[in-house]
Amino acid sequence: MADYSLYLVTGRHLLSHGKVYAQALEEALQGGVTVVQVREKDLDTLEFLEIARQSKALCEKYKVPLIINDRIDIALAVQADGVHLGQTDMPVHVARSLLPPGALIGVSCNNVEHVKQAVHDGADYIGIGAVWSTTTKRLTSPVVGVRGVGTLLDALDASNIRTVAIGGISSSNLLRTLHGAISSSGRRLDGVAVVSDIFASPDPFSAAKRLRDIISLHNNHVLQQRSLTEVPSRYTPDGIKSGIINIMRLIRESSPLVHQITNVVVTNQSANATLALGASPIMATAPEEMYDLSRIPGALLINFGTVKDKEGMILAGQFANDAKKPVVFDPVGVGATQFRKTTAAELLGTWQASVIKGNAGELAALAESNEVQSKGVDSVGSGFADSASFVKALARKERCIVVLTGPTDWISDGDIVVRLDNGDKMLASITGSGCMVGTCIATFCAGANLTDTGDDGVSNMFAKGDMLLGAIGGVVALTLAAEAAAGRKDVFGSGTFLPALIDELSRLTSDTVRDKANIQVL
Ligand SMILES: Nc1ncnc2c1ncn2[C@@H]1O[C@H](COP(=O)(O)OP(=O)(O)OP(=O)(O)O)[C@@H](O)[C@H]1O
Ligand SMILES: Cc1ncsc1CCO
Repeated sequence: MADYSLYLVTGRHLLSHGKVYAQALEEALQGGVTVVQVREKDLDTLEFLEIARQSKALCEKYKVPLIINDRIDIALAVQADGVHLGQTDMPVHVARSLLPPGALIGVSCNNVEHVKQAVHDGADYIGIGAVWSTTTKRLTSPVVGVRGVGTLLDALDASNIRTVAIGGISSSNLLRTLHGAISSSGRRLDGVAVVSDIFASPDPFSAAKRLRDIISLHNNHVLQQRSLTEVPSRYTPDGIKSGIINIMRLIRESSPLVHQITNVVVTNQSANATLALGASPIMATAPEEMYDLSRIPGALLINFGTVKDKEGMILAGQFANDAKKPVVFDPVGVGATQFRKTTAAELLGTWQASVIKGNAGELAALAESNEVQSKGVDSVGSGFADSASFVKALARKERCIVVLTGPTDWISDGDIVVRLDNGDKMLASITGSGCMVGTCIATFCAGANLTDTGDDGVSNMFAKGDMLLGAIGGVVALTLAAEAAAGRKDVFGSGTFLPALIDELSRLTSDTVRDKANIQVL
């Protein structure tokens, strides 16, 4: 069985200045490439044949299968191990009839129909793409995106066809690709096909080795997760309370930076809520400043209530992932307009969120469910029939912690579900209470990020620390502060409730968390 984990696509036109084809290929093989496909679109047959011969000799030396793109005659001439076919190339059954038994046949797939057809035709593997936008090949089909690859993997059913993702994959997005490209049943990619990141590099050995190391890191993480069968003891209600109290202390001691790209309605109250918890807010939106901000410890909140700063949101999330800083995503009103839906898909396709928070209408829209409707930024009706199952499924799909807000709040990491029953109906009478929950979650995730524990959390490859605890802490803090504010004699309505809420966030004590937090672990 071929090892598809690091599949190199070559092409002479890609070579870095001064590099010779055979030398570049050998360096890539030494760096750990496991399959080689030769793709030459503009070469005469004689030149192609020569390149294929050189590739065959090297692949044999390193015991790696050689695949030829499109040209069955060349594959036969050099006794390659197989061919790779595009949608407009030779059909699989014709290629199969021409090639020797056991030849590997791969097909490029861009949509569910392509995938089903390739399975039906008996292809050995499929190349799903383009997963990222790429300059190597002029794209004639839409970019699939990391989450889109997961949807195509769903279409494979029980077939044992192998899969690689292709298109714009490099060491900077590989981890995100491997982590995010997963079907709803947990099926993952067998490998990734890489083109310019290796073959256009002046140092193909190091480029391939860097990719191999990321693949190993990801595989180890998957293995570790599989071996975890029991819910860690810190996820009992008392364990969670102790964890929250510890994070509260860390926030007050270290005052981490909470970078927020948020909407114009709530900017001021969110910055004040951050200060009240003891952290340091910065509301910054310009793409030019995202790198610098990502270097400072803390967390990032991306709330697209008044979607305007998309470029900044994209860069901020990518830099935060690189720095292993938590990314909290609040897709405000995502069900309200098509623009919000496509923007959410683009953002989630680019970076990995640590926590996604929304009300029932927002999360239904994100999950493409019709069970709950929304009107603008508000959820309509009484929510999901089974909120616990909903959050758990969405957390698995999005590979992160999901927080569903409402009179009861539901939080899941895809394994356990936590139900929180604190808060006050006054919260529904002010604007942006959901946005403040997002801010509190980001602040607690910044605190959790300081602890660097929680190695078994689903998002820890992209954010250090226990993001489940961070998400729970943020909701508990805001809802307990709301209870205290609503009970005050100087609060007469929503106008006086908001400043009282900020006061009570700053006055929150460990005793209140211990005595009043209403936490159930399901
Ligand atoms: N009736 C209620 N009783 C108790 N708590 C509530 C109630 N309604 C909302 N909350 C709390 O208010 C917080 C915000 O949740 P909500 O679902 O109202 O957000 P939202 O709809 O996104 O708000 P907004 O759009 O104003 O930002 C949650 O933590 C939730 O616990
Ligand atoms: C009212 C409103 N509109 C866009 S964002 C926002 C804040 C509450 O979500």
